[in-house]
Amino acid sequence: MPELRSGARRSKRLGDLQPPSQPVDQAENWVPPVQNQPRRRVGGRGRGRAAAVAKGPSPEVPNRPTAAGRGRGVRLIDLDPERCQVLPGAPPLATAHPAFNQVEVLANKDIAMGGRSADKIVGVEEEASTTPIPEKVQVGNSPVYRIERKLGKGGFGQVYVGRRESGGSGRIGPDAVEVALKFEHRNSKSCNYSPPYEWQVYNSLNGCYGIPWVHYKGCQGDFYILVMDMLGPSLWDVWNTLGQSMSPNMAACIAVEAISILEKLHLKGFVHGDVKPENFLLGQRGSADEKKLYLIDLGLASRWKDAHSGQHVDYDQRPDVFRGTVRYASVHAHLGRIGSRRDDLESLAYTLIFLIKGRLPWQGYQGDNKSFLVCKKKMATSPELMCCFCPAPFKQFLEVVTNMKFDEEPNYAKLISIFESLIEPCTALRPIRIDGALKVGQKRGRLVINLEEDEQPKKKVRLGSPATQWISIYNARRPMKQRYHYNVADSRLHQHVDKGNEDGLFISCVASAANLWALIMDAGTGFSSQVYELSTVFLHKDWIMEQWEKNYYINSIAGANIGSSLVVMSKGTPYTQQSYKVSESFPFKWINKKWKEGFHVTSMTTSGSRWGVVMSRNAGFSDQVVELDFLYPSEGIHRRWESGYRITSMAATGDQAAFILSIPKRKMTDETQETLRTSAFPSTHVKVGIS
Ligand SMILES: Nc1ncnc2c1ncn2[C@@H]1O[C@H](COP(=O)(O)OP(=O)(O)OP(=O)(O)O)[C@@H](O)[C@H]1O
Repeated sequence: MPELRSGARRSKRLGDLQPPSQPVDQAENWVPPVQNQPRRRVGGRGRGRAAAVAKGPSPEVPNRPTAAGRGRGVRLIDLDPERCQVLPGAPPLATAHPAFNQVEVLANKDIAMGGRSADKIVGVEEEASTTPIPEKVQVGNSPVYRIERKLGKGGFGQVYVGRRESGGSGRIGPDAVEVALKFEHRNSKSCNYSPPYEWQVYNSLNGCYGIPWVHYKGCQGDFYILVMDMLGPSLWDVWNTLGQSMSPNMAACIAVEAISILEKLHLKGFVHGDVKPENFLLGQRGSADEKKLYLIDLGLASRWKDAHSGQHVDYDQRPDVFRGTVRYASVHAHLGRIGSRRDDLESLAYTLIFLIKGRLPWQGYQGDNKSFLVCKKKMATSPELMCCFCPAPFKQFLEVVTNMKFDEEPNYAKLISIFESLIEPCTALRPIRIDGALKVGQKRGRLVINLEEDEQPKKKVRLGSPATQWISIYNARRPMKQRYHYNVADSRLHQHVDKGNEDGLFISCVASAANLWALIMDAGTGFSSQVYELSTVFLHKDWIMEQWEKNYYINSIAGANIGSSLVVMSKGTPYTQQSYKVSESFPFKWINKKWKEGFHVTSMTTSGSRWGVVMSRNAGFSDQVVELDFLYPSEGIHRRWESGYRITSMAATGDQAAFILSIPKRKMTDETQETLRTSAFPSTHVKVGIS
């Protein structure tokens, strides 16, 4: 079904884009000198400019055109304002083809028998680990503590036992005989000569259920020091002690108690951001709390709710930002989306499955693109496969939390009740205390099953299976003469273009699937002349440079899987400068850099796994964002639509689909846009849309 959105709001990042005086970048492709070309428009009936939306090819398209259709799938559509009630505008083309197939496992070191903990993306804290820890500590109004054995070390901090020099009573609290002291070097990335970020979070969360108490904090010598309740082993330690596995019964107790801890943390407006076995600690061995669960390490916590307005933070995606631990991170975290409550729950699901099975399907990847490969595998692994040998509630939990919306409020009681059947009714026999979970929906010491019978089944977003599709983007525009050709073989391309040109049409959009071409030609492009090249080289540099010299600018590109490409360049575009990049992965960093120089993405394509992105100055956009995903990013697109963005380019490899959404500089007259996903070129929809 098409998805419709309208309405526009102003962009927040307006004004971010400052073109510098010297934009030519040698590292990329040549950028022609700035030229202030007059904007010429071709007259005629259609004066709307066709939105240029590129396509993404697919390495294998199961819906191959039939022999009869191949090369003959030509449809001519002349849009006559007198006859047409519907205003279809340019139907640009796109295919997205996330085919999740085998992932080559490059190495299998991650799960060495000793049980190595998961890698966390943090800086290397050289100085912090070489500077000697003081022998005695006294910060704030704290008693004096003598430093004893090391309890643990993370990416930022080192944690030691501190024993009171004199006095003290009990095992926890401000007077405890022994405390845990977390040292962070003042040069550490999390400090940068000011108190660690984690301190701010503790200020808001101290006393929160399931979070260890911080009693004192202060600076001594080169270290920022937190004095907190000493806890016992982590779930990682317990898992190792139990022979690198854990009973589903114990994991279920952990599940319900962890959900209740996250609920309390979320209620305070925070998400943890790094849920994993290493960050869940039990109380001290031999103490009354030895079966009680705690969540530590608030260094990556962030607010999901604005402290002042109380509103949910805005959705955003920065594909170059990753925070967390690769093994347990949510797919949204991998993709650089702003953290929200669903992410903690997704990481908890991976934590639980890891504890039971002792392994997650994405362990073992190494190298620079480890995070990409892990994310791809997370998307491609079905809940059935991931939870085989786990009791059904774990799969159910995984399914619920991986299908949550960005700002959805988790139904914690319901999530807890999923595990009810696995919880030992006798309190004394439970391996983990579940006091918090019982309070969430208590009924005589049992977890209440709170399933609403009439609730609609939720649409599953993450299917874990391949999807091959055309994604077409339609803009509602004034009527204009337009025609499309699809399944066009190389040899037939010229005749269609020549015929179109004869009739006063120019190419506004090109795409490719199964090494055949699709093109939209229309009368409303505003171009004054056009050249194109079908080359066996992907984005043929010499030809493009030659045309740039003649003041043609790229307005549309398409790449075929076999490496050939179709580049269309025109005069009469609004562009004053252009640059393009070919890369093996989606070049977000480059795009981000060019945004700051005043360029915007104006066309995009792929060829196999290679991306080709064209950015232009004076593209008529005030702001631009990227939505990058392994599947069609429905939620992200809807959110951007609601904020006034419209899709202006798209492309996809066999793995990923990228959408560029922009806010036009000129006020939009509530331009409606819809996307359509079909398994083959949507010729029927196009016809229905215009008749
Ligand atoms: N209160 C505590 N009681 C006992 N041990 C603790 C306590 N806090 C932390 N630890 C131990 O110290 C280790 C490091 O602590 P923490 O995770 O807070 O540091 P970090 O540098 O922020 O770690 P990360 O790299 O995960 O961010 C923990 O894994 C745990 O083993």
